[in-house]
Amino acid sequence: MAGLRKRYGGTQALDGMSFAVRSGLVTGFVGPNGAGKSTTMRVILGLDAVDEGTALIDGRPYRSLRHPLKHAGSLLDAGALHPARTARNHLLWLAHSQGLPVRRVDEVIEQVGLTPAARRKTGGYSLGMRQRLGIAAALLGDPPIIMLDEPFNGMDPEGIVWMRGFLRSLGAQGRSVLVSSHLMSELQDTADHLVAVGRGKVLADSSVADLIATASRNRVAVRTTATAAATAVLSGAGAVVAAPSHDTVTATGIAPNHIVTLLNGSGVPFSEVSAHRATLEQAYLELTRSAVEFRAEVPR
Ligand SMILES: Nc1ncnc2c1ncn2[C@@H]1O[C@H](COP(=O)(O)OP(=O)(O)OP(=O)(O)O)[C@@H](O)[C@H]1O
Repeated sequence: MAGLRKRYGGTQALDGMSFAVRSGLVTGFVGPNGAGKSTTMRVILGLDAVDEGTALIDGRPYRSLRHPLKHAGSLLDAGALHPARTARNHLLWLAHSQGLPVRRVDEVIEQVGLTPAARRKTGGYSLGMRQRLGIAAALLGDPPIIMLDEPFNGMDPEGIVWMRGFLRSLGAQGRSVLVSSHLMSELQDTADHLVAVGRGKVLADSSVADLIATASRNRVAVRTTATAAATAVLSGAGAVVAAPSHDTVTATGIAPNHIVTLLNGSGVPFSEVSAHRATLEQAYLELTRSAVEFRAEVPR
């Protein structure tokens, strides 16, 4: 999509949003509330009209596709279900409307682990089950492009682990997978690529490996019970020091062997000195730190 602009009354929801989703990768789509993630997905699916710009799927607007579910599957709102209809009937109806074979219905139900509940009415479903059903619907047409808006919402820890593996498998099958989320921890070890947005535009579009490597660069982690003393010694020697947890300090600007010498020389106990690997959350915060606008309160 390129140069998307969309205004709702006084709110500029999209302000030149441009990025491409690559095939064979899981792309995390992140940013604060109101940044424009859902609007972007709705625009791609032709559910919202833009004031300016173009959003194309396989080179064509979504609305002009004859069998759209064969090109792109999406989960935007897991609540949008008929409560008296069973999951299987919901999918049968959808498959029928798109000219898809009935066998796909049972295949996708199996894929998302809903087989035991498939003949129950969705009105009794938990949010996590609705998310699974929404994903089953997105997969019906076996599309190369999958877009999921906050699929981790309402998932229990087991569901989150399942979802991570499932998203990775969709990417490994060569599909383009775009997943919005608020929590970096959900995307850690799942997303290959990250598009970070704020106030309707892209702030960063980068591979997760690069982001983590940049955020980890030259940072050494010291495991110690004496974080305050270690902080004092290492900052005194000119390092930039942070204490990300109760038993760890990280230092930038001093080599690991020099850190060992300094701590030993000052009698500060420590159990480990190692190269620090930043979390995706740290990488994300670093990435967006320079974007001043991003940190400002976003009006809703
Ligand atoms: N239908 C609408 N009518 C009026 N304003 C809207 C509408 N949809 C979105 N907006 C506004 O557009 C901006 C972008 O909203 P959007 O839902 O796309 O953000 P988001 O990044 O998905 O947020 P969240 O993380 O909270 O889901 C917000 O300021 C929102 O209030």
